[in-house]
Amino acid sequence: LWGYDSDNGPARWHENYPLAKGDKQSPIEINSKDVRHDSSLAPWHTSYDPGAAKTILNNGRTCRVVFDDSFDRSVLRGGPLSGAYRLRQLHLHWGSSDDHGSEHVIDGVKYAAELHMVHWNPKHGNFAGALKQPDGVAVVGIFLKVGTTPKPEMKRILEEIDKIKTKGKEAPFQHFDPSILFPKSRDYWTYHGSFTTPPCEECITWILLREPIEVSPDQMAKLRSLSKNPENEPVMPLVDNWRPPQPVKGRMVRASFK
Ligand SMILES: NS(=O)(=O)c1ccc(O)c(NC(=O)NCCCCO)c1
Ligand SMILES: [Zn+2]
Repeated sequence: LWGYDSDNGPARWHENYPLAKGDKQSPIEINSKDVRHDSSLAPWHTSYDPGAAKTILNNGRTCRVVFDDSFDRSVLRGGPLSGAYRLRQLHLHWGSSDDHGSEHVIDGVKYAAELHMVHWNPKHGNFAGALKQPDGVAVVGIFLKVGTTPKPEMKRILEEIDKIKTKGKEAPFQHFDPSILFPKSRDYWTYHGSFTTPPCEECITWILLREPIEVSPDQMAKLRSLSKNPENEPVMPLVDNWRPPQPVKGRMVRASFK
């Protein structure tokens, strides 16, 4: 099945997932010169219930935290969105070294990792229904850079890594409010795009935070210690699970800031 290796990676996804060659694909490279400041863009807000966090898992392609999205319990509002979008899961993409790993690239800068908080629009009934709508899903993207003053909140996710070392491992992950991961600034870019993994549906309003958060070198090492394989198979480091930037095809990228 699809993955990030040469025989099943991003360049070949379109063979089984035709949407991958669409004209609203993600990620993209953001060039500040092509971005348009939109003063009508509202600030975005979240109200997350820490009790909605359920489990953390290694699905062989990423490390994912899953939340209870059976009602409007943890929601994202505002920004380019209309209505409240329910938080469903968060996951990360990262590289084999600190100089790359993010999916979106900002003025040529690749970050060490990129965290995605995935929300869906309940007006479409359920997540599967939301995938078929242009306003179905909203993902908040946060860039991670390696530094010396790591965010203590990242610790919580990375402490659990030891319990989900191999593919298929899942552990309880409760009492966690992901809004503690947000940087100080609420500045963001927004554009319309897709899932960065197959089937690559073009149903995502991307909200990318301008200010990266810091993680420590050993926190990155911990992330890279995850294995793509199940426990009874050879360790295959789960790294470089990022899709490269896709053609912008004339799309407008708006900034909430000047
Ligand atoms: N990167 S994204 O556009 O924010 C994104 C948001 C929500 C998703 O569900 C996926 N896809 C996903 O998690 N696939 C990996 C394992 C699937 C099990 O085989 C990607
Ligand atoms: Zn993602």
